[in-house]
Amino acid sequence: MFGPLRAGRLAAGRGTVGLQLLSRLFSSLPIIDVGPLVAENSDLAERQAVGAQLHIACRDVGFFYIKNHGIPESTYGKVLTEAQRWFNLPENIKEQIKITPQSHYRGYQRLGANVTRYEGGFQRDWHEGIDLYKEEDIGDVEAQGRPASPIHGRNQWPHQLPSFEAILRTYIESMLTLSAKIARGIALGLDLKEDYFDGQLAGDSYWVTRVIHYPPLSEGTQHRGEDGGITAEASDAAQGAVVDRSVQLSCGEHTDYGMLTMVNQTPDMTALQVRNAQGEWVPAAPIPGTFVCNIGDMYKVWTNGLYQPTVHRVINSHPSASRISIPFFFEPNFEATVRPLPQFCPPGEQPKHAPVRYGTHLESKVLNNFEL
Ligand SMILES: N=C(N)NCCCC[C@H](N)C(=O)O
Ligand SMILES: O=C(O)CCC(=O)C(=O)O
Ligand SMILES: [Fe+2]
Repeated sequence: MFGPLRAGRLAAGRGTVGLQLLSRLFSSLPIIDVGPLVAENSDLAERQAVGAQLHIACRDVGFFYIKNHGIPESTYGKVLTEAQRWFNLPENIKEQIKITPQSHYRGYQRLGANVTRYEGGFQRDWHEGIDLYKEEDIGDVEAQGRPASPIHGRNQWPHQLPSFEAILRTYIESMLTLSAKIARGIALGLDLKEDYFDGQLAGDSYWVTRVIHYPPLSEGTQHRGEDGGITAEASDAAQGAVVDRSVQLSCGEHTDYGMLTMVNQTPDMTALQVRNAQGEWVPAAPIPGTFVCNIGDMYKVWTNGLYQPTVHRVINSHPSASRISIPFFFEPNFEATVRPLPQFCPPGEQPKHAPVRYGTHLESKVLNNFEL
């Protein structure tokens, strides 16, 4: 069943740019039951069937919901509640763990500190957050003969709320295990060995968790006069297809840097939007019991452009309610070299993307993300 048919299926999206655009004219995001990827005792054929759905979603949309992921509400719900409690603390308390170069870009970013850059434009985001990464001691990195990065180090955990760290660690551990299983499904969908991304590529994922609080965008207007008088009307205009880069959004349009992002968000608020090939913004409304997932820049390189990381942004247009989202970013190993796989490169043609060391790609983003 997975012989020539599969080869044909993979090749299908590889044609002209026009064909690719046609296939990315989605108006909703697929929902994928990942139960067989999570279960201990599923058959390879069942996992391949999920892989086939992941393949279509990654090729044609770049975003999808996962259901039957096995993470209990007690894990993903509790972390949202704790985050809201922590963000309610006074600013001077939150600043105790603020991001600096000395903190290895880990910790608290105040409202407006994050500048999202994309294709030469930039956007000051209207959110505050806590950035947590895989932890490594610089001494250990150097002992392994690897170059120390400005990002390497330990996290600043939100210690002012003593219960928060354990809840976050449980969440991170669950999401890391889950995302590695989804990545195995994506490998199957690409006709690769199931464990293709384990080991040197992503077996020691340089994961990131960002705990984000988006106050209503309208509350930002009082601050906006200072940097150029951005109005609520302008913010409404931003809902259209043409993006005015001077307009302030909750999070500016961008693609994610790594492999797979899984978003845990406040229920009943629609704020995340995904751009299709026509430039329309498709809402990624929360669906109870699911995570919104999207692929990042690295699958674009591996598949030589067959998979594209989809542009997205966040607008909290609610008049008074805060939104929390806690994306978990499953990334390659810091030292992984990501290069187009030969089966995605037509013979005799130059690959579309040069090899990239993931850590270098991450550094180039993170070191330019903040006005500290
Ligand atoms: N490590 C990863 N994948 N991080 C992705 C975050 C991208 C969003 C961010 N607002 C930005 O400034 O681009
Ligand atoms: O808050 C969200 O729903 C998504 C945030 C996001 O796109 C990001 O942090 O990369
Ligand atoms: Fe994102």
